Amino acid sequence: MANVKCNPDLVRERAKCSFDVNELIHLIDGGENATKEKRHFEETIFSVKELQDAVPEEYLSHKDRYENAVRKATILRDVCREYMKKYNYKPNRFRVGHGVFKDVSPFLLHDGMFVATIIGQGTPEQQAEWLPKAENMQIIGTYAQTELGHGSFIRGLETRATYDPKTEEFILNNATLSSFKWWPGGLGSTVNHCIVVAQLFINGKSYGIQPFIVQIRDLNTHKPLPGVKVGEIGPKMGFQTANNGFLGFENFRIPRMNMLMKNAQVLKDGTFVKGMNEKLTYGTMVMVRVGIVGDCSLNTSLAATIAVRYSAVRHQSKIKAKEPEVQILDYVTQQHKLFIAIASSHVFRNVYSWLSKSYLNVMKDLAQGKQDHLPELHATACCLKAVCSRDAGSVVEECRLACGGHGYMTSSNLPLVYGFTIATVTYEGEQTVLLLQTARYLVKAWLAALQGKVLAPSVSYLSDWLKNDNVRWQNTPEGIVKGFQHVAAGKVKAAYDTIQKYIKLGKDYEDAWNLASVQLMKASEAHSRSILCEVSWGEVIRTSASPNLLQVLKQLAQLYLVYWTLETSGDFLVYSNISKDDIAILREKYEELLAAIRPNAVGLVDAFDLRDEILHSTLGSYDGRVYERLMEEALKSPLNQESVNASFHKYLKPLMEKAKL
Ligand SMILES: CCCCC/C=C\C/C=C\C/C=C\CCC(=O)SCCNC(=O)CCNC(=O)[C@H](O)C(C)(C)COP(=O)(O)OP(=O)(O)OC[C@H]1O[C@@H](n2cnc3c(N)ncnc32)[C@H](O)[C@@H]1OP(=O)(O)O
Ligand SMILES: Cc1cc2nc3c(=O)[nH]c(=O)nc-3n(C[C@H](O)[C@H](O)[C@H](O)COP(=O)(O)OP(=O)(O)OC[C@H]3O[C@@H](n4cnc5c(N)ncnc54)[C@H](O)[C@@H]3O)c2cc1C
Repeated sequence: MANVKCNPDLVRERAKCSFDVNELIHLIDGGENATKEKRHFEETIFSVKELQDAVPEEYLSHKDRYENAVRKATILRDVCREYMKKYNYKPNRFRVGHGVFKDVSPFLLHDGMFVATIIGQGTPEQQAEWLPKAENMQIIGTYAQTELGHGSFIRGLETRATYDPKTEEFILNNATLSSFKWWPGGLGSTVNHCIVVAQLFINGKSYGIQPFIVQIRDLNTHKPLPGVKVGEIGPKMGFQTANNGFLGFENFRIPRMNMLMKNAQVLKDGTFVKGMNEKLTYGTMVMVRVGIVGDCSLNTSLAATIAVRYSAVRHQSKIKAKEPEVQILDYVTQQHKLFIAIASSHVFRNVYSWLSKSYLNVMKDLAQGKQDHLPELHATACCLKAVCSRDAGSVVEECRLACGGHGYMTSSNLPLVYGFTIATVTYEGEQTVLLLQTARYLVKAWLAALQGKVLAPSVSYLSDWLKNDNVRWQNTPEGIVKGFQHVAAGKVKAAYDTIQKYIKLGKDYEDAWNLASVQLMKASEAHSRSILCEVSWGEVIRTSASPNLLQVLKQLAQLYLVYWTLETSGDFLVYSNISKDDIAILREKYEELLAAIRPNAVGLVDAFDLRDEILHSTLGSYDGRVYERLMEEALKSPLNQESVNASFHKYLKPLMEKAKL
């Protein structure tokens, strides 16, 4: 990229960067070798001509766009397969996927959830049967859980799997419209198999929801099998190429062994054998929630790169009347909008890495029959997924708005990035629903703290606070982290007390919970923020890097801490010993941090190492040829391929002529 002829503002920005951009790239990637491998892989993918679109896909019809996405998905699969064989390298398909599809792959659910569920929910025999076929794409699948009537409350799913011991089969039925599966990616026209999550019935008795692997289309003709009604749900706000679909069954039979039986089992005679913990059936969702935190980091870095580079190139208005128009990046308000995006991406990445380790540890424990840490993992993954996805959505939108009118152009790619980022707030567990799951855990932890029990590490601050809630405020990163814990503890206590108050007034527990649920949700958010602050600050101070880079990383991590303290200063005034003077000091600190980060802003986004082919943005390309690219892309509009459009003769001219009469 170094030889590209760049916009002079970007050249100047890069020259004043105080740290080694390559060092940060390697740190993010996990080492110099990892960067080399990543770049070689991406070079290979983006040099495949057939993966490049001649016409921007936004000009295609819904159907053509889908077909083009499937075409590219199959080529990408082949190229990746060859690459993996040749280099023994497991590539990050999600990252290049943004480049290849701009939106999302119709195979997203195959990779993200179908294969993962076979691994997580299948017995060794079931894995041996389906995993090789799924991994080499002999079968293509999705994860079909959500229905028209139920997404959040999965115990309420209506699809039925009734066991017939005579034939040793399950009979699948969707008797009501609300029971139709609705949303699964790839279901519309791509997949031939599904994990169907359905209510198990044996001898008229319900045994809760279980996962079944079901073939829904003929492997040769791709026609829906008899008894299967399947189709696509139509255009959405984003995810246009994900091919989300609907599905219903009528007396559709599948063999007994198609129930994934790693946890619970149905024996030949219809005996139901309970698993170690029925919530293990929800395992794929926990895994994907963890993954989404990592995805939030990538999505945020895409938007930050586009908006920061554009802000370095764009000049508008003046700070001083007699001086030239300034780069908009010099406006402190612009820095306020953008630097939190850079900082958030690093925070999400560090927290993702921490959460993934916890996830893997719990999986190891579960394999040995130990489930003590599962509730903590579930609670942590729920609130982090909810808060990171919501933050990522807000930050991406702020980056888009920070690009003014041009941020509204599809060719900036910011609307598309916003579309797939904001979807993460809803899918894999709607944010409020997940925050309330964490709140259940927090309330239990609070009760345990009141009883003097030892708490799990992520909530041990509740006991500390109970012992001493009168800690002197300190304007240091460690002091701020403590402050976030005080806010979280104070909110958990307040929510708990509110529940107790309603119970004393005669409400039953569930009604009291609902009445206190705004507070519970906020307590859960505060808990999540305290984890984000504690973990990210802890990761940064443990990072081994050159002094120059470490200084910048600390500035970003502090910016995140101070930004969120100021954003939620009302909470700090209520729940901690912060004073108005401390807030004034933090405001000053915030301004200092913005000024300190300013010279490194372009270097910092360069260090996300996102190729132009992944960014897909007229505003964010490495060379900063913003206006040239905007014009080049505009000229690709089909309306610009003719000097006079037929609508002139058909409608406009008659209209004008009528007006003359
Ligand atoms: C790998 C890289 C990935 C990168 C990421 C990028 C892309 C990802 C790829 C694909 C994603 C694309 C599209 C998304 C696809 C989907 O959206 S699939 C559908 C997802 N659906 C949901 O997430 C549904 C959300 N709802 C639920 O999870 C549950 O209904 C609920 C809200 C958790 C409630 O369940 P319920 O059975 O009613 O439980 P209840 O509230 O009664 O709680 C009972 C106890 O169970 C505990 N618990 C609940 N869930 C879990 C769990 N997963 N694990 C462990 N424990 C759990 C809960 O804490 C309660 O415990 P108590 O001790 O009783 O308090
Ligand atoms: C882009 C996209 C892709 C998806 N892909 C898939 C897929 O591949 N497979 C699949 O199975 N599903 C998929 N889904 C579905 C997704 O998982 C659900 O939409 C999601 O879990 C939310 O459920 P819901 O739509 O029923 O929302 P609802 O639960 O109806 O939410 C509506 C409102 O009700 C509130 N609410 C609901 N329950 C409670 C409660 N207990 N307490 C307080 N408030 C509550 C919510 O907070 C929200 O404000 C996808 C969705 C999207 C948007």
